[in-house]
Amino acid sequence: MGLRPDLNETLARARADLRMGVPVGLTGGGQTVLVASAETLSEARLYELRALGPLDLALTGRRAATLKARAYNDGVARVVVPEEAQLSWVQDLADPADDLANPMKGPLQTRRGGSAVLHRLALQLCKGARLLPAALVVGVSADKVTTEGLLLINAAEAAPLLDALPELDHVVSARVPLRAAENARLHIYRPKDGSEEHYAIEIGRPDRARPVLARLHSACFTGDLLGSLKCDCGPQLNAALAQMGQEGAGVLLYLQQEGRGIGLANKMRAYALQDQGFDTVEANHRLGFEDDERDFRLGAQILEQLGFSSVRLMTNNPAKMQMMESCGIAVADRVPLKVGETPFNSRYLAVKAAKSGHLL
Ligand SMILES: Nc1nc2c(ncn2[C@@H]2O[C@H](COP(=O)(O)OP(=O)(O)OP(=O)(O)O)[C@@H](O)[C@H]2O)c(=O)[nH]1
Ligand SMILES: [Zn+2]
Repeated sequence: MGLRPDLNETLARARADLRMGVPVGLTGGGQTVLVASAETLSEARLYELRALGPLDLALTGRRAATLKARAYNDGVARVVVPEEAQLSWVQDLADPADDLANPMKGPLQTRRGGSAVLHRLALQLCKGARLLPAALVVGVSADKVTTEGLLLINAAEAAPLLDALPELDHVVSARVPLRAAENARLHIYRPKDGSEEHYAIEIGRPDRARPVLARLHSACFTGDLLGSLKCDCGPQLNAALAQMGQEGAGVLLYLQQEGRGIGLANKMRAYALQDQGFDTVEANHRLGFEDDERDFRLGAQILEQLGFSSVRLMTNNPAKMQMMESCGIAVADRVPLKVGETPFNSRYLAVKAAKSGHLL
C-alpha cells in the first residue's frame, strides 16, 4: 500500500478536519454526501454546502428528544434544514446552551424514508472528534468531493473500524517516584487510531499470578488538576494511589476519557446546563450524548498487555466490573472507593447512584 494513509489514518484525519470546520465526504449504499460539524461550521462553508442541494442536520436521538423532533432511524434524526436557515439556527439545534432561554425551535421536520447510515457515521465521527454530535449532511457526487480536495470515506469499510477497539502500542516506561509510592513506574500506551495516549501507573512489582489492586481512572482535568469540588475524581485518584502505596503494589490506569468520554469542552457545556438545574445525566442527554460514552475495553487491553488477568477493582461502578469480566479480566474483588464527598458534589453522587447504578 506504500505511503498512502490506510483507513484508520484517514479516519483520524477526518476527525481533525471536522474539528477545524472542514467538510468530509462519506460514501455508501449508492449515495455520497458531504458532512460538516455543526459546531465548527463557518458562514462561508454553510453557504457553499447549501449551494450543493437540500441540507439535513443529523442529530442523535437524545438531542432530538429534547427538541421534540422524531428520530425515525434508531437513535438518529435527520432534521430538514429550511432554505432560509442561518448558521445560528444550526448552532442552536446542535447546542442546548440556550434551550431554556429560547425554547421556540420547532416544529422540526425530520426525514423518514431512505437510509440514515451516512448520518449515523457522521455523528460517530463528531463524537470521536469530541465535538457536539450534530452534523450537516448534503448529497454530492464523489467527483465533487475529490476535486475539492476533501476526504472520501467508504462507510461500509469504516463502520467496523469505528466500532472496534484501536490497537495500543506500548511506547515507553520509566520510573517516577510518587509521594504515595516511591517505587512507581509510568507506562505510556498509544492507540493506533491517532487518538490520545493512555497511561498506566504501576506501583511496586505486583505478582502477575494473583489479583492486582487496580483502578481505572478516567481523566478529569477539573477534579484531578484543579481540585474541583463538583466531583470526587481528585480525591479518588489520590486515595487509590495511597492505598496502592500502602499495600506496596497496584496498577492505576489513567484513561483519556475526560467527561465520561465526551471531552472537556462538552463536559463544560454539561456543567453549564447543570448550572441551569439539570443533573449530570440529563445534561449529557440534552447535549445529545449517552450517560456514559466511555469504552472500558481500553482498560482491559492495557491490563492484559501489562500481564494482568485478575484484579481487585477499586470502584463503586458496577458497569466497570461487568466490562472487565466481559473482556476477560476477572474481578476477584471490589474495593470500594468512597472519598471526597462535598456539599457541591453530594447531588452529583446521589444522581450517579440513582440513575447510573453506582454503589453507595
Ligand atoms: N459528562 C460528565 N462527566 C463528568 C461529570 N462529572 C465528572 N465527570 C467525568 O466522569 C469521569 C469520572 O469517572 P470515574 O471516576 O471513573 O467514576 P465512575 O464511573 O463514577 O466510577 P468509580 O469512580 O469507579 O466508582 C471523569 O471522566 C470525569 O471527567 C459530569 O457532570 N458530566
Ligand atoms: Zn471529576
